[in-house]
Amino acid sequence: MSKDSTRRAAPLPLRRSRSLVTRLTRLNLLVLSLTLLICFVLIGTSSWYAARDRQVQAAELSAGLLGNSLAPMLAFEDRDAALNEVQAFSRRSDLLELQVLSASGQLFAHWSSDEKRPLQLAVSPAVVATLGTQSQIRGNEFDVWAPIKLKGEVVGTLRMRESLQSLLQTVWQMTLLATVLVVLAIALASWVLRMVQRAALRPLVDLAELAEQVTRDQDYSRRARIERLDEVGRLGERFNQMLSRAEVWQADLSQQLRKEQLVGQQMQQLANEDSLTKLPNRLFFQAELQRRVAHSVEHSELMALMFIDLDNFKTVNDSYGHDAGDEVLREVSRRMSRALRSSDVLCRLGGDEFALMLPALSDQAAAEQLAGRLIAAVREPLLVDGRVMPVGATVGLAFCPLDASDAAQLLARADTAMYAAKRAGKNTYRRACDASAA
Ligand SMILES: Nc1nc2c(ncn2[C@@H]2O[C@H](COP(=O)(O)OP(=O)(O)OP(=O)(O)O)[C@@H](O)[C@H]2O)c(=O)[nH]1
Repeated sequence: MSKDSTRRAAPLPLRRSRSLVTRLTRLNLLVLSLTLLICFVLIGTSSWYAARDRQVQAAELSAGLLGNSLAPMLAFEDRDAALNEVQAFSRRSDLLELQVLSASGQLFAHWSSDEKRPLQLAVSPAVVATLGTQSQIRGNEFDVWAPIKLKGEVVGTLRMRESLQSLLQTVWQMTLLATVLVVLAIALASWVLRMVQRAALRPLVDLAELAEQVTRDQDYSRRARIERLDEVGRLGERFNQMLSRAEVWQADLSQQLRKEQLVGQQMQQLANEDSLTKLPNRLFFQAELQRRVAHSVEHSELMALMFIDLDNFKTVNDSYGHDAGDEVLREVSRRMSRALRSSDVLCRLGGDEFALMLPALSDQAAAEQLAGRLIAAVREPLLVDGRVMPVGATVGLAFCPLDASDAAQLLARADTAMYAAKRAGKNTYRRACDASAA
């Protein structure tokens, strides 16, 4: 495929998608939500582990203190006092079980929130005596093993089992609260992002709307408002330059069109005009006669057609020259035109022949009177170069729809009547009905 054809390939029809503001807001929100979610998970998890470790450390500390209290009781084998001490300690809310073992590993005192649960010895007292305080987390519980020492000598072992349930519950509550806060924050961020992006993208959105308006109205006089010379501002500037050029092209095109229309009108006028007398010519007459006859017949409106032929015109030409003949034709045209109504149409058919259409006549007499006036006007002394031209006019008169109801027939009737008038001695008129009767 050539480079040119690639450039001219028709663009694929585009689906109208969401606005840029909406898309950017959604993308930003997605990124923000993902970031918050990751932070949320990381902070939540680390908080959970930190809180759990703190509870274990606190339990280890408590176990040490309790061991110190229990040490003399173990040394003097005072079980009752040890049991009292253990029970007093068992008020700790998360405590599940307490075991006090003697140095030989025998159970010395015991307390459990669940008596049915069997005793477990995950770490042996010997190991505790050697390694010191030990702790072990198992699911939602943890064990603390602490040596009980008196004057530096191990006299027993304390095992403490605690629940992490309330800590877990607190963490869940915090998580729930944080979730609500995060959702609220995202909702607020969504609104703020929309506002900010709408403000930031407004010049671009305005530019897109302007492009649509220009395309729709073909109005290239509009211009984009440039507020800043950033990328969008520069785009607007280039767009304005394109609009300016398009405006000039449009003005040139309109001017060219007007010129061509004028030339067309002039050509049409020339095609329908007699260049000598400036009267409508035969071409125009033929079309106009058809139209007027049809109108007359359709509306039963009386119209007349006069066929006018100048008398002795050949003599004018022969005696005074062709130019004198032309001047006679012009002057005769002017005289006859002056006698007409604005709706009457006088045409020069060629040579010394004229045709006159008289629409919307009140009666036949009006046309006959006009014929008389036209003959008289032509007979008025007509001077060319100081010499009187011996010219006159003979008229044949036919009426539509009385004498004929189609254009060709009406013209033939008027022509026949004109020849009848010529035979009758010229400088007169004859009606078609009289001519046919003669
Ligand atoms: N000056 C001039 N003469 C023209 C023009 N067109 C035709 N003619 C001449 O007009 C004359 C018309 O001749 P006719 O109508 O036959 O002669 P006429 O003397 O008028 O005859 P009647 O009608 O019987 O009186 C001819 O000599 C043509 O050569 C034109 O444009 N200018």
